[in-house]
Amino acid sequence: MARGASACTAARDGARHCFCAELAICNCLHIRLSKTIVINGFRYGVIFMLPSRLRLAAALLVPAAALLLSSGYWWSQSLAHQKLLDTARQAAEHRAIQLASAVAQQTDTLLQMVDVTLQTLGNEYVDEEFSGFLRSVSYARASFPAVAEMQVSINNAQGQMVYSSVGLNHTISVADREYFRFHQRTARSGLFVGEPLLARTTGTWLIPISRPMFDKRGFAGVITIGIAPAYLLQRWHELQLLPRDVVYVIRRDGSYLARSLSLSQAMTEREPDEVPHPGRSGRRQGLLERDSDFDAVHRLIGWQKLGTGDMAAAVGLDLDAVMSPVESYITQSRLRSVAINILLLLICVLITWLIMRLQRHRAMLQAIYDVLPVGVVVTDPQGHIVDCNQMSEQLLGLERKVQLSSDLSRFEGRLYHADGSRMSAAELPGMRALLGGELVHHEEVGFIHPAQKAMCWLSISAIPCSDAGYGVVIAFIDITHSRNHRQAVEHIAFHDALTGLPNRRLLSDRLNQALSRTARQPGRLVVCFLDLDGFKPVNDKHGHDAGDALLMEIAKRLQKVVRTGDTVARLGGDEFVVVLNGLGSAQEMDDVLERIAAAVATPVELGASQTAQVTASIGVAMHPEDGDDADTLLRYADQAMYRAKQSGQCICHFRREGRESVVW
Ligand SMILES: Nc1nc2c(ncn2[C@@H]2O[C@H](COP(=O)(O)OP(=O)(O)OP(=O)(O)O)[C@@H](O)[C@H]2O)c(=O)[nH]1
Repeated sequence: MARGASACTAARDGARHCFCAELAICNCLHIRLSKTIVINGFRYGVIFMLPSRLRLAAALLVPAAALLLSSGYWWSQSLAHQKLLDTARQAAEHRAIQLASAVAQQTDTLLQMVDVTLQTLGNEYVDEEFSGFLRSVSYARASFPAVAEMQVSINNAQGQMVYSSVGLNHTISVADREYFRFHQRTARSGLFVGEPLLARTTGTWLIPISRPMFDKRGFAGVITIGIAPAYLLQRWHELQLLPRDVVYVIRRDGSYLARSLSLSQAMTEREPDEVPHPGRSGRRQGLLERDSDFDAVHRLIGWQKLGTGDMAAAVGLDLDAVMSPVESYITQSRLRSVAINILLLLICVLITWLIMRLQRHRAMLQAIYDVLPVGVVVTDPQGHIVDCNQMSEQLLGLERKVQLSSDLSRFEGRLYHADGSRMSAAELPGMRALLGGELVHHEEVGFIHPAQKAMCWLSISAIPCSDAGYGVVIAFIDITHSRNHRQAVEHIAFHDALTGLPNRRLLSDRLNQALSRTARQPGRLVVCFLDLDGFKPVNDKHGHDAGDALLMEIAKRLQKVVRTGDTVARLGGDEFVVVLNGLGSAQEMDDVLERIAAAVATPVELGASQTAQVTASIGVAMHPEDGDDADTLLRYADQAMYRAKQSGQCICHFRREGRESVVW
């Protein structure tokens, strides 16, 4: 715009001013176009070529794709989360069974050790000295830690206590105890692990592990080792369980031998038969999931039968504690996903908004592009036309598809410079901007319109835009009318309206040009000042129009009698000036002056068989003798003419004082 404005300021006359204002618009368009290309960054952006409904659909594709991606992401996330939960649960199941197997094995080992001790002590009690038996009991008790509260007792066939490692009391009978009745009624029974009971000797909870004794008469009583349940609990400490995980050993009838949590409650209660519990199952190993009756904790219970088959070791893992790290990870992951999705959504909304805004912007620019009375052509870096607007089709007389398959060299042979000389395609402003990086503003180029088959004049501006990946943007307007108008105005300003001859201003220019040429040309420059004699009577007698006709006829005659390079001008009224160039001799000059005088003196037909005759008084001044500038020569020629008219001579040469003659 600034460039356009400065161009306008530079223009000096009114006609040029209007013309430059038009070009300022053209220049402004250049800037906008180049910005559009850079900002949008879309080369032939297909999306912007679509109809508005399709453009909206295309813009909505972004959120639709985002929604699809988001759904896919959520789906894959939920699958991954489910897999995590499954894996965590499988790991918990595996661990519960493993731990249960370890506890079962540990308990089996303990029972085997107790069984061996029972058999040894039983045999020694029956077969050997009592003192040897007592030593063995001491030895056996020493092999258990204090927490086991290990005690040995022997009851005879009637259940009466006959020995106790913690104090003998003959009044104590175990005939009602489960383990005694089992051995009493089951011939040749083996090891028996009874329901924990409160020992009658110590008043503490003990697990009675017993074996029958036999003599020659048969059943001789029962030897029992009592182990405190706390001993089993101590051995389970190394299992590294969580606070609400539980370990227990349970019998087939649902009674607990030991339980790591709620022990005292477990000692007095048993699982009812209708509730699934590890002791009940016929299988050797398994899993259960249930809420505990003791503390209502939801647990996954892995269990394993002991070797005897009538007891099971179980490990219950707190499911909430096992799954909570995974669930917390999943919750965090979902929160992250929600945040990412919201961010994605916002980005999509922003992108969609930007696309739609760009579409509107582009549509508006496209409308301007097409509605402006300015032709626009865009080329690639090789000069191939890649875009053009509707006005360019009209101004260049080429359809869009034709232009898009052409390059700038297509216009070769149709171009002209402002002075009318031929212009090659390489000199075209667009080509210069493309090849030389030159900014061209408002250059007049003549163009032979292919459809109109006539010369039209274009004002072309070109701006290189390689930064945007293009070659050049060329904008042009039709200035044929304004150029013709300007030339007409110029003609009026420099020519006489009646005769078409140069006026005083143009005469002055021509005379100055001729003077500047005299140094390079041989011969003299002669200025002839003519004033008609007897012209007024023609006007008076025949009328003003007849006078005009006579003036025009004389103007024609004067042009005919001089050479092409000479100038014939009318200063006004009946005054003419003839500038003769390169006269080589006085004779030559006299010949021309005579021809001039004769041309004027020849009668002029004024129509209706009327004629008029005038003569001319001619004053002559010469360069370099009479002066070196136009004003001086004209003044002296005028003075000479005045003398001629006064003296009645036809021709009078200016004679400066002291100069007698001109030496040729
Ligand atoms: N028809 C016509 N007459 C003009 C034009 N311009 C000036 N005149 C007239 O030309 C006449 C010139 O007057 P003069 O110079 O006295 O004419 P003249 O009869 O030749 O007398 P001298 O020049 O003194 O010898 C005037 O009557 C003007 O009105 C013109 O464009 N057309």
